[in-house]
Amino acid sequence: MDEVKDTVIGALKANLKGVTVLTPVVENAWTNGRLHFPVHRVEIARERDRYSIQLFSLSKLGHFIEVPKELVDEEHPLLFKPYEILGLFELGTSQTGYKDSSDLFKAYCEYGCFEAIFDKVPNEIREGMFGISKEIFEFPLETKLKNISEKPMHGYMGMIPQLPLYESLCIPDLLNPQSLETFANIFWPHGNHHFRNLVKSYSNPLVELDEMLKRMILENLGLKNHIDELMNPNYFLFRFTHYKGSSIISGDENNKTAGLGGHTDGNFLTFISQNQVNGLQINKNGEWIDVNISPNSYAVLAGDSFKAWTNGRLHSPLHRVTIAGESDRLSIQLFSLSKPGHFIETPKELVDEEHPSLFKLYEMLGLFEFGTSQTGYRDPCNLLKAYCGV
Ligand SMILES: O=C(O)CCC(=O)C(=O)O
Ligand SMILES: [Fe+2]
Repeated sequence: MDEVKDTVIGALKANLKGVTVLTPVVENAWTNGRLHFPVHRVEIARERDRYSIQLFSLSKLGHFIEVPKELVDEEHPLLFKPYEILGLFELGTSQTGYKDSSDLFKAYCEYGCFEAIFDKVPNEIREGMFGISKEIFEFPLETKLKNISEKPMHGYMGMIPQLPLYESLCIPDLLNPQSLETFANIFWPHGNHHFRNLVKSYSNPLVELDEMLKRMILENLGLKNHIDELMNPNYFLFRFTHYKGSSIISGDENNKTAGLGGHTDGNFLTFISQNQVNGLQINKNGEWIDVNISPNSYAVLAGDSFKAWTNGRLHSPLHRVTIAGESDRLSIQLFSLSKPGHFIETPKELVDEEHPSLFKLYEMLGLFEFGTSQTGYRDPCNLLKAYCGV
């Protein structure tokens, strides 16, 4: 049974250093993950009873599900060990199988971060994204500087004396087609369909994952009825980030160079993927933990605004990037925010005598602005409290 537990889909695993892994989409084991079995549920919204009939095709008791060897090769390593369907059913109805979403929630409260194994973004799309990201950063600085915005954190960031390896470009308001077009035109003045399609194919499934996680978090807080408050003002920033590797930087553990200093994100959720060069670290109780993001996974971090909205229930982890070696690191971030002009306000259900209100009402862009100001810059680890702490 323990073996099944390790491999079964939908179950959560605490990986080595406490960062938890979530597989939100149930994969089909026999095809070695090629087919998807979607997570689904039934909601009853009317007074009328609902009857439904299901026909399930299974395999006989005692028969083991085993991936055909033709579906396993270097590019497709074996994902699931042989198991009996009844074993999987048993796990599904056990404590372990049932509590996955509350485990995920607990990890958000404690670590504020997961590694999400999520293969709804096909490998070739991810690879295409990193290919095009490399291309973009090879453009001359004067081209990249055209990615400007009057809003904080909405444009090019780089040429920062304290962070000489770091450079990042931003597509603001990702779901607005005009915004994607404007970004593409900086680099390809005659347009680039391939680029636009790549970005959409990469980000659409993550936008869905963002909603799924928010629903799950609200469910665990007993606040399902507040979902519109989170979803209606939804607004995304998309960043391509480049950390320059250098032969001067040795791979020695003690000689890592700051790629990006310690900070918390100001938004709700951040989805990070990388070319296979590690560097992201999460701080837990003063200790820096390496986050190794694999080719089909994303580090999903909770940001300060989720912490504020939940009146401190969720944790927004301090994180940084260190670079150790010659290889350039490319990472991609999808940040979920709320629209400019929308105020973050904790639902009253989360405030009581035991949980007094921790944060004043604020607008996310105000928090971003504060983060880029002199005062905010001096203490980037305590922005939320300094900006709107009660
Ligand atoms: O590059 C990364 O892995 C993380 C970047 C990051 O933390 C940020 O842009 O806020
Ligand atoms: Fe960050």
